[in-house]
Amino acid sequence: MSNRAKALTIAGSDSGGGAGIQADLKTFHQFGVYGMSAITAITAQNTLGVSGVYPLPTEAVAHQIREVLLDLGADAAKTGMLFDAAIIRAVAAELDPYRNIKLVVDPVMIAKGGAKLLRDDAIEALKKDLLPLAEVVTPNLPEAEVLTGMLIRTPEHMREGAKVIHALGARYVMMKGGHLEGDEVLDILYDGQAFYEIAHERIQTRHTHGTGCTFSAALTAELAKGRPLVQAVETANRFIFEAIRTAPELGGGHGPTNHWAAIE
Ligand SMILES: Nc1ncnc2c1ncn2[C@@H]1O[C@H](COP(=O)(O)OP(=O)(O)OP(=O)(O)O)[C@@H](O)[C@H]1O
Ligand SMILES: Cc1ncc(COP(=O)(O)O)c(N)n1
Repeated sequence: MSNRAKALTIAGSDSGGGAGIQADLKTFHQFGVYGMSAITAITAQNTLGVSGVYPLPTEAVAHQIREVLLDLGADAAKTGMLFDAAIIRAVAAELDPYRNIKLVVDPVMIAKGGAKLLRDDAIEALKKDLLPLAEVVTPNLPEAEVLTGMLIRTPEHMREGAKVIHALGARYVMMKGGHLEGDEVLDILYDGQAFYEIAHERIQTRHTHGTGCTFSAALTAELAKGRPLVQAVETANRFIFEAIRTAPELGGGHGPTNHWAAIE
């Protein structure tokens, strides 16, 4: 047990279990990684949408991270829903001394149904305080638009946007193309010099709740195990494809993906 990889998720709780902390911990477990959590907010939600957001006090978030890292430590960490600027600054301050922990920043902003999971005035803190600490940032297209102020709707836009986001300080930018138009999904990884692209068919389904969380948790788990970044992205990509393809079809809206999906 002592050499099992460990990962920490700093995110919101999704009562429906498809996204947020719940998706992250289930995914860590599926990857054989010991999972730990710091909860930023409690949401009341199901597959039909988010109906309540109850943020925790900033100090409660900082305190959870501090206790975990002082004692258990982590090989990798990820952030999801952070809700406001004060929480972002506190998370950055707690993680700052631990530069050896590989950090995945999933810049969660808006839930599928439109509920705000990050306040507008927190974008600057995300860019200034958190992205410089990130090994990799994983925006979807709407999030990339907010981070860059650019219109990002095509693969060419994605490459241009990745350059702008890279300049904010993350070592790698993983642009997720789930929101692209058309039958193909294209994800683009940028390391500041070269683009690495993964294309695959689009699965026709409404069960895509938590795809971003589950993908970034899989990536975090692979980084915790010490995998090189490109390899970790490839494995996480295959996992989310399989998780969407075999979604358990729960609830009356956007159901969760299959967190028991096969790896590889
Ligand atoms: N319909 C789909 N078919 C195949 N792969 C998909 C589909 N939708 C998303 N993906 C994959 O899932 C991952 C997450 O992409 P997406 O752009 O949906 O993230 P997201 O918008 O942050 O997720 P969320 O919907 O949870 O907010 C990407 O690797 C993407 O390629
Ligand atoms: C607590 C929490 N974190 C993240 C998401 C985003 O997931 P999605 O965009 O799939 O709704 C969510 N709905 N809830």
